[in-house]
Amino acid sequence: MGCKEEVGVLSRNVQDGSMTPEAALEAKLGLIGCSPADVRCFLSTHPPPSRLLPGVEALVKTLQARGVAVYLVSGGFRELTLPLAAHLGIPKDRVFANRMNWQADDETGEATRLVGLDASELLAHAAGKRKAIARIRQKHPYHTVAFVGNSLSDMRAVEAPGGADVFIGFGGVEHREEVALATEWYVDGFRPLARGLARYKVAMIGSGAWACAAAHMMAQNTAQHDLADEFLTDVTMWVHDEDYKGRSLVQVINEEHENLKYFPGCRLGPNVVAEGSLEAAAADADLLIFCLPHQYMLGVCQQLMGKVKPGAAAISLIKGMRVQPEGPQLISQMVRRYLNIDCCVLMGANIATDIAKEELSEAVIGYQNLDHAERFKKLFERPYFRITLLPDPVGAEMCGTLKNIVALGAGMVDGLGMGPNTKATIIRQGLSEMREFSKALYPGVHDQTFLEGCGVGDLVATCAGGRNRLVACAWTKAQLEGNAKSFGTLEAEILKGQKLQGTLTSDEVQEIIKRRAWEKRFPLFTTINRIINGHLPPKYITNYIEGGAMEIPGTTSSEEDHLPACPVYNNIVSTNGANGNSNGNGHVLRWSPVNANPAETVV
Ligand SMILES: NC(=O)C1=CN([C@@H]2O[C@H](COP(=O)(O)OP(=O)(O)OC[C@H]3O[C@@H](n4cnc5c(N)ncnc54)[C@H](O)[C@@H]3O)[C@@H](O)[C@H]2O)C=CC1
Ligand SMILES: O=C(CO)COP(=O)(O)O
Repeated sequence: MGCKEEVGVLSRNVQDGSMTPEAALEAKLGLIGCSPADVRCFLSTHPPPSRLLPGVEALVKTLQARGVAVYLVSGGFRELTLPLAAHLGIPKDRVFANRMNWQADDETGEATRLVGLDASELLAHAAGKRKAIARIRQKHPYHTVAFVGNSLSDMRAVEAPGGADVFIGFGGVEHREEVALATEWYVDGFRPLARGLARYKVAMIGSGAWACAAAHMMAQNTAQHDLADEFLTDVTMWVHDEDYKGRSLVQVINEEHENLKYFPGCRLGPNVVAEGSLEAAAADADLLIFCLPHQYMLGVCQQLMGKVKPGAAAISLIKGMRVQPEGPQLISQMVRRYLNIDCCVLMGANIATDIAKEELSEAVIGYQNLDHAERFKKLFERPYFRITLLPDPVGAEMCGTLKNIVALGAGMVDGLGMGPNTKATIIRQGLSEMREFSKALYPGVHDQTFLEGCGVGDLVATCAGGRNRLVACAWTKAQLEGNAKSFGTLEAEILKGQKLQGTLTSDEVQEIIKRRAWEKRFPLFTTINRIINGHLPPKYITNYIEGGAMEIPGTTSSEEDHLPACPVYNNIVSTNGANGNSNGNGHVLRWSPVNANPAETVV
C-alpha cells in the first residue's frame, strides 16, 4: 500500500504513549484504505510461510507436541493473522487480534468497503494483550503462562495481576535495547527458543549391569556436540540406594563415575548423575528409560503413578512379564497403564559386559509411536550399537522375555557336558515355542520379528554367554556333583547382586501354560520349568517332548496325580530323602535335589 513508514511511526507513537492504540489503529486503517480485493490479493501473494519468521513453526509444533496450548495475541488484524494461525495449527478461538469493520452488500452479504476499526476487540485498547491473557486464564486455569513479545508494553503483561507469569523479550524482527536490558529472557529469533525446548531431559530408572552399560552409551551421546540441541547433557540415574563399603551407592557412583557394586569396570561418564529418590529422578524427565529386574517394576510404577511429566516418552529395556489372574501384562503395557505415557521397547543380543567393552551389538526398538522411537534411536545408537526400528513392540518384548527360559535349558545342556548339536536342538525348539507362545497370546505378532536381533539374535547370544545360561549350567553341575545348590544361592554367589530373570519368567509363563492346559503344546518350556522346580532331573532336558507331555501332580492343568512309571524317575528321591520312583502308594514323588529352587519348594 506504500505507507509502511507512516504505519511504523504510528506504532512507535503507541509505544512511547503519545497515542492510544485505538487512535493509532484507526489512523493506520485510514492510511491503508484497503478494499476486500486488496486483502485477498495480499493473502494470495503473501502466503503464510512467506510471512513467518524462521523457527516459529518448529517452536509451535514442539510446544503443541508437549501438550502446551499456544495462542496468538496480536495487535495486527484478524484478516491477516488468521491464515498464519491456521498454518501453524493454532485454532481460531486461540487467536486474539484486531478486526476491521466492513460495509456489507445488502443483497450478497459480502464485504464491499472498509469503514474503520472494530473497537469492541480487546486488542484495540491500552493493555489489550494483558486483558487478553487475563481472559484466557479466566477460561482455562493454566499453571504457567509464558508470553513472547517485543515491546516494553508487552512486558507489562507479566506485571499485572491475571497477566502472564514469564515474559520472553523477542528481538527477532527488530532489536530493542530497552527490552533486552529490561528482561531476564531475551532472544533474537525463534530458533533459540525451539532449541531450548527441544532439549530432552533423560532419566535412567535402574542402575544394574545393563542399566549402566546403556547409561554409558546414552551419556556418550548426550555429551556429543551434534546432539546438544536435542538432549540435555546430564543423564539422571535412579539408584536403589544401599550401603557400599561405608558409603551410599549414590555417593559412590557420583564420586567414582562407576557402579562399583553392580557393574564395576564400566565408566559411566561424569554426566551420569546418580539420584536416590525415584520420584526426583523421574519427575521432570522427558525421556524415561526403564531398566531393572522385572520383579521390581510393579512397585516402581505404583510409586511413580501421577508423578511423571505428561507427554514424557518411555522405553523399556527390561526382559520379563507380569502374570495376573486375567492374563499376562508386558512391562511396556504396565508403563502405559500405570503412568499413562507411551512406551517403546529396546531388545536385542545385548549382553551388558560386551557392550561396556564397546563390542559390536545390534538391537531393535519396538514402537507404537515412530517419533518417540526415532528419538530413542538417536539417544542410544553408537558406532558399536546398531539399532533398527520395528513396528512390532509386543513381538520384540515377548522375544526378550521368553529367550531367558530357553537359556536355562541351554545352561543345563552345558552343565550336562553335552555339545553344540544338543544345544542347537534346544535353541531351535526354544525359538519355535517362543513364536508359538507369543502368537497364541498376541495373534498380531509378526513372524519376521523372531528372525531379528531381538529374536534369534538375542536367543543365540544368551544361550552362549548370558547369566541365565551360566547359572543354570552351574546349578546342573552342582547337582551332578552331588552338591546341589538352589538357584537363589548360585545367583548370589555367581552374579554378586545382579539378578536372574529366567527362573521367575519360567514360573510366570508356566502359570499361563497351566491355566490354558498348553503343556503339550510347549514341551520345552514345560520341561525346563519342571526341572528348575525339582519335578524332573536336569538330564530330562533332552527328553523335553516326553517331559512336556507328562502329568506331574501340582504342575499340570490336569488334576490327575497318578503317573505311569517312567525312566526319568530313576533318579527320583522322595522329599523325605528315600530313593525310588514311588512312595509305595503309587504316587510319583518329585525329584528333589535338596533345593532345586527354594522359592518354589513344594513338599
Ligand atoms: N545384564 C544384561 O546383560 C542384560 C540385561 N537385560 C535386562 O535388563 C533388566 C535389568 O537388568 P540389569 O540392569 O542387568 O540389572 P541387574 O541384574 O544387574 O540387577 C541389579 C539391580 O537390581 C537393583 N535392585 C535390587 N533390589 C531392588 C529393589 N528392591 N528395587 C529396585 N531395584 C533393585 C539393584 O540396585 C541393581 O541396580 C533385566 O530385565 C534384564 O533381563 C537386558 C539385556 C542385557
Ligand atoms: O538379555 C540378555 C542379553 O541380551 C542378558 O541375558 P542374561 O540375563 O541371561 O545375561
